[in-house]
Amino acid sequence: MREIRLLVATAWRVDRRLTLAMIAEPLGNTLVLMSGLWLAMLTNGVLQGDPRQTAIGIGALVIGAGLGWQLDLSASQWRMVLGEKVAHAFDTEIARMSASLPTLEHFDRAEYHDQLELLRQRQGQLGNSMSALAMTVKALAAGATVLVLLVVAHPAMLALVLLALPALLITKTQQRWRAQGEDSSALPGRTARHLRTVAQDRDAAVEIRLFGLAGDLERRMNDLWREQRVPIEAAERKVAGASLAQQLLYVAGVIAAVGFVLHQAIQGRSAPGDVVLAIYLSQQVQTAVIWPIQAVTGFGRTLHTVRRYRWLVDRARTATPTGSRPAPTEITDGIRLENVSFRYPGSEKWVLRNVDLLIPAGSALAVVGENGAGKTTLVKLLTRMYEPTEGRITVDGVDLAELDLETWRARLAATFQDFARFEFTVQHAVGVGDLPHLDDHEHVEAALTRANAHVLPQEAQLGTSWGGTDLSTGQWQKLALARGLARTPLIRFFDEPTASLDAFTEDALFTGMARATDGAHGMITVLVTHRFSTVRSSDLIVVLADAGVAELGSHQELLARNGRYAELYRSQADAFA
Ligand SMILES: Nc1ncnc2c1ncn2[C@@H]1O[C@H](COP(=O)(O)OP(=O)(O)OP(=O)(O)O)[C@@H](O)[C@H]1O
Repeated sequence: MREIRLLVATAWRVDRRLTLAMIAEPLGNTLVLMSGLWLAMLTNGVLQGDPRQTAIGIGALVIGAGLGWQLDLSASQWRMVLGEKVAHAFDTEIARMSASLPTLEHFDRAEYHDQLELLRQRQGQLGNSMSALAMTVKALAAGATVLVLLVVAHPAMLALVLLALPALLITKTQQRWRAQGEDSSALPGRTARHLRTVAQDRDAAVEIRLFGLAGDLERRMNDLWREQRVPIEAAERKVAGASLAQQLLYVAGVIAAVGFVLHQAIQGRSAPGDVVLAIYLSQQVQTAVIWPIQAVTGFGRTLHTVRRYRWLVDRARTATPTGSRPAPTEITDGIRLENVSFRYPGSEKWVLRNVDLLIPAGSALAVVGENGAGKTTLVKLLTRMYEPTEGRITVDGVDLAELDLETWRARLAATFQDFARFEFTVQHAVGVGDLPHLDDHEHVEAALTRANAHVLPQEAQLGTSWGGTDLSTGQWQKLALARGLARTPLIRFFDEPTASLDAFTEDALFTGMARATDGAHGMITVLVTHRFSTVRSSDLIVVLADAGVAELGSHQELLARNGRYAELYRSQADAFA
């Protein structure tokens, strides 16, 4: 019921007039179906020499059937238009909800991927859902009309209705088989989709060619396709067998029922019009009994998809509470990790364990450590892409979890190694880093200058598929850097922001630009890098290892300690000497 409410509410929001017009189709169809009655009246009128009955029969046939047919036809076209509008509403809503889940936790959950994959596969059904609902109402109205006409023809013809019972059972079972088939095809379907994306992915293109992976990818995709089809085809075979049995049973019933009314007429126990009605109904009974059941079943399948959609809606609504306290506009003391432990959802491994760390206001912190040490994870915790599994992170003593997530994120700016390639104009690709200034030419110009990222004029379109220009990885990265510099934040993150740039450029960027606003509002800069030449100029360096803080101090202090940092620093210095 909640699903139907959601459907109607969506359609109503999208187009009230068309939603109301959905009533016209069942109405029109009912009028057309009533023709059997007028036909019977006309037959009786003619045979009994009753001009009044004959005239009513003819008039009702012409007006009722004509009007009904026209209503049915027009409304079915309106239904298609409404279906397209509802599909668009669902598509945009799914994209919006997926993008606005507050944290990244859902990406680590297989359940989310499976649900979303099935939702994507069946997205067309969502668009047709309103149509399916209207068709179901139409089918039910048709069923009810034919039932009434069956009674009029001869109450014994109602025996046909009994055939609906096994049909109902069969269609219910069919629905379950189909759902089971779909569910067990979700994982191979998702994997195949991933491979298709990889095969067409620009970043993977070089390795695919170099390692000659095209054939291997094709084989994997074919295997997965077969694996995905097996449960679906098995379910469809069972469904087809059951449908055939149902049809045979049904046809036998129709023959018996019409034969019975004919027999009654021969015996003089029914009017000739009843025979006409019974023959007319023999064409319609299929519609009356099977169609509503199939429509309801088909609609049930649509509801299955709507249920998945609702799952996403609920998920988006109940996702991590974001806190309500407005984020501060300056940092006076610092950011503190208090006994913070973290492991990714579904993982047993602690990435960080009992970490205590103070990042003083106005400081530049460098985070170093070997691959997988947890540097990016630390950034994700500070940006609240994830919440700590244990412990808390505070800003000037206030738990981050208490802060309103949106305002907190508005105080952050970041540039990541895995940056997004927004194929907009240069102006917008950088401007999205500070939405209120999206179209502010001067503002974006300043960010481009700071990042030394004047790769193209600001109005130039990016991306060849839009008739624009493509950029080298380094140029894309510079734009990402400019985007990260567009906003004046409380914390500025650089997570290996310059992997595609040379060490000299990174050092110049970090020391020259990022720290240019040092101290303003207690702004903190967090730099994650493997380049120790850049790290040197930070106020504070934290070395992560074994899920914790291995060393902490300034460059000089850590060198003097002669520990892990000194070792890593010297090995890099030697390598570049
Ligand atoms: N989404 C995830 N789910 C499960 N484990 C993850 C996830 N992301 C990262 N990890 C694991 O967490 C650990 C820390 O990863 P993180 O990306 O923070 O390392 P890093 O220090 O930034 O490494 P690198 O220098 O290679 O970028 C790694 O062992 C990684 O496998």
